Amino acid sequence: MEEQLDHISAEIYQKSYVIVDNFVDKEFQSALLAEQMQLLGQGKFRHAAVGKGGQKQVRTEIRGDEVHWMDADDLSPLQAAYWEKLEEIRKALNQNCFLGLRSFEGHFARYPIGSFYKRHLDQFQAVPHRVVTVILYLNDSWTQDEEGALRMYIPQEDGSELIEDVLPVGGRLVIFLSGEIPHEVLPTKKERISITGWFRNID
Ligand SMILES: O=C(O)CCC(=O)C(=O)O
Ligand SMILES: [Fe+2]
Repeated sequence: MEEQLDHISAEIYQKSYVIVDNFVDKEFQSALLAEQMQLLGQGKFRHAAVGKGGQKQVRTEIRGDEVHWMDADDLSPLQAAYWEKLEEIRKALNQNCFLGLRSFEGHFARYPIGSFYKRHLDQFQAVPHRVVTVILYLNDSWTQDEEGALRMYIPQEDGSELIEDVLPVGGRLVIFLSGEIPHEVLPTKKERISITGWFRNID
C-alpha cells in the first residue's frame, strides 16, 4: 500500500493522472457491484444532471448515465471500506502534492447501453471545489469491442493534447486532476458500472 501510494502521488505530481489496475481485489469489486445492482433494483438511481443549482438539467445528449449519491452519514460497510482506502490516497496526495484535499463526495454510476458523457471538465466555475477525480470500475469483465472507454485529453507543453483511452476494466482505479484533464465517456456497448468521486478542498 505504501508503495502504491507513493506511485500514485508521483504520477499525479508528474502527469496529473494515474491508472491503477487491481486497486481492489475481485471479491471486493464483486461485492460493490452486487450492492450497486441491489440499489438499482430498489429504484435508487436517477438520471444524472449537468450544470449546478438552478441550472441543473437532465440532458441525455450530453450525459446519459444514472447515478446514486453515497451519503457520508449513512455508508454501508462496503462503502465505508472503500472510503477508507480513498482516505489513504487523500492523505498521501496532501503530503506529497500539497493539494489541500479535505473531503470526498461520490456516487455510483450506471451507463446503459448506447449512453455516453461528452467531453467536459469536472472542475469549472460553478463547481470550483473538486480538485481530484477518482473513478473505480466495477464490471466483471470488459473487452475492447464493448467500447465505452474513458477518453482523457492530456494537455502537452506545446499546447496540443494527447489522447489516452482507458477501458472500464473492473478493479481499475483512475485518478486525475479535475481542473486539468478534459475527458469524456465514449458510447458504451455494454452496461457500464462504476463509482465516481471527487476530493474537494472544502469540508
Ligand atoms: O466513468 C467515467 O469513466 C468518467 C465519468 C465522468 O467523467 C464523470 O462522472 O464526471
Ligand atoms: Fe467527468
